[in-house]
Amino acid sequence: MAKNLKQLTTLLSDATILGKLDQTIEAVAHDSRKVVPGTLFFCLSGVHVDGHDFIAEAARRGAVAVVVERDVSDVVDDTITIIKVGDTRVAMQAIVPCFFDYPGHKLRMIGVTGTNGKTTSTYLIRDILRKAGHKVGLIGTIQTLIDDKTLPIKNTTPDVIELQSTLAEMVNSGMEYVIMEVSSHALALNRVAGCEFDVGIFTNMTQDHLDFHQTFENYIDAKAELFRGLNKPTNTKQGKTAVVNLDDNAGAIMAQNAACPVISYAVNKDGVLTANNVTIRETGSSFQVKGPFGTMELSLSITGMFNVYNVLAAVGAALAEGVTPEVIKQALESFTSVPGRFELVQAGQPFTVIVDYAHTPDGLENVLKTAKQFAQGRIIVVFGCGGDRDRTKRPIMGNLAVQYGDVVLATSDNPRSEDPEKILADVEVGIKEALCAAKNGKSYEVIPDRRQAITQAIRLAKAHDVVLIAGKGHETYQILKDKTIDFDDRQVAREVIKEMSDNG
Ligand SMILES: CC(=O)N[C@H]1[C@@H](OP(=O)(O)OP(=O)(O)OC[C@H]2O[C@@H](n3ccc(=O)[nH]c3=O)[C@H](O)[C@@H]2O)O[C@H](CO)[C@@H](O)[C@@H]1O[C@H](C)C(=O)N[C@@H](C)C(=O)N[C@H](CCC(=O)O)C(=O)O
Ligand SMILES: Nc1ncnc2c1ncn2[C@@H]1O[C@H](COP(=O)(O)OP(=O)(O)OP(=O)(O)O)[C@@H](O)[C@H]1O
Ligand SMILES: N[C@H](CCC[C@H](N)C(=O)O)C(=O)O
Ligand SMILES: [Mg+2]
Repeated sequence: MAKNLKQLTTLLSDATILGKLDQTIEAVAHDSRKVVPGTLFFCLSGVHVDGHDFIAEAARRGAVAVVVERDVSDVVDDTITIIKVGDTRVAMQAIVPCFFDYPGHKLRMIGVTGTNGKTTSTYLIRDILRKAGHKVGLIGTIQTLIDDKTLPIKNTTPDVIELQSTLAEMVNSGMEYVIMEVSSHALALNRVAGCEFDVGIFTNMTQDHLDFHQTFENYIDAKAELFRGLNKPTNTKQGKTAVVNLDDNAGAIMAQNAACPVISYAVNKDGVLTANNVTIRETGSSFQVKGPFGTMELSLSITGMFNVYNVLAAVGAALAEGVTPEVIKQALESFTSVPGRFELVQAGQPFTVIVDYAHTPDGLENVLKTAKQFAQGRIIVVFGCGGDRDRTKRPIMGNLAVQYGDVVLATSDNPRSEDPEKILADVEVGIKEALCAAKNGKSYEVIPDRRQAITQAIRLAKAHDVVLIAGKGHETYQILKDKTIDFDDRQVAREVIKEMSDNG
């Protein structure tokens, strides 16, 4: 991937250069801790720290050139080339895809955006495309997959350097497709610079991330960027499709932003794809999908009305890419589950335990509604809200837990830098409000320690009850102020059930 620095700087329109240009760049980095000899280091001013403060460290590790927004000649000696620009993020977004030889132009790229359902839809599409014989990569919340090889991931959508290097690895490994979650943060911060999406999917739009976007309008507009990108004059590939959920009000906005063919889907309205005769069970669902191909009868291992929408999105993407309805049906019917999404914990107990990643009001409401559809006993909900994230969703989630649950156990979910008790106080506002409006027989407890909360839920559960442990899904950690500890809801639930049955 080595490139000549002079060639890379031709991509910048506003650069002032001090130092040698005719040299080879072996690597790119914006994190000084990742600098190796021959690196071009981008100094980004961040939310927490300013990358310009790490120039000396980058130089010590072997950076040969730095891209900066301010004068740093007093910090570096004249062996390091200084490239001064107006905005280092914009410079990084221009240079990095070129450094990696534009891998996003060599893969067919399917991007999924929306508040909920991104991870689930990407997994469904991956299985369909693989069944159709394609080599597929995936990037999202749980992990990166290159065929069957897994790589760890920090963000749902990685920053431009990690993303472009991963895409380049996918190209080198012979992948034809990448299916990726495109978060609103990634769109707003243009982490997807250099990606050319061929299919853009919109799942839904409900409250989340207002800490970052400030207003719902900004949040919608960030998501719409994925669809605007489908018809850029600079695009290099043919055949773009937008797949949008018309039951969501923002679906029409996404479709308007995409000047390309649209495959709409809906359950409550007319769409190119619709679902009918839906039956929801604890361990699966069945329904018909109607589309231009006729009717497809599906009997699936995944459940919940929300998953009917995820399936419609996946069918839309697969049709856009020319997969036959027969292959789509086969793949969907052999699809088992996504880790931590409505995952049943079965350890011999006489009640149902579900671990789910619902961490937004809409996600929590959907999963509770689904549990209510088949629960024969009470619903016991264990949930919390993340620290350093949208605070306004906390009382709403507290309220919903009481509306749909019988016993509510509010607990911690990655408090991060915040005081767990304060987060829970925000949640409790909504719990109390809903309790006032509720009939009777509902109760709640605030138990900050998540293991204790899960233990209490399992202690209270009787035969036929449903225990829903929401918020962390596949996560195997709890992020506290000063450290991250191992924590897996599924494992903890299994351990507690075993302890209780061992103790009679
Ligand atoms: C708001 C946001 O997206 N922040 C991201 C941003 O952080 P930042 O601007 O605060 O960076 P910073 O930590 O202040 O550091 C500034 C610069 O100094 C550099 N640095 C820092 C330390 C050092 O020793 N040396 C050094 O060079 C950093 O590499 C960086 O270039 O840049 C960092 C590096 O790329 C990201 O890790 C960080 O994401 C944080 C971890 C995050 O949690 N983001 C969440 C909110 C997020 O993006 N979530 C979405 C949402 C998914 C969904 O839909 O639910 C996602 O896509 O994951
Ligand atoms: N289509 C959907 N509509 C509403 N809720 C959904 C939908 N699909 C899944 N959910 C709920 O949201 C949770 C998260 O689902 P999933 O991981 O697929 O979403 P995501 O968009 O990838 O989330 P994240 O923003 O964290 O990456 C699930 O555990 C489920 O409770
Ligand atoms: N992608 C989401 C995940 C939230 C998961 C929940 N467990 C939390 O930590 O709030 C976010 O970063 O907001
Ligand atoms: Mg996800």
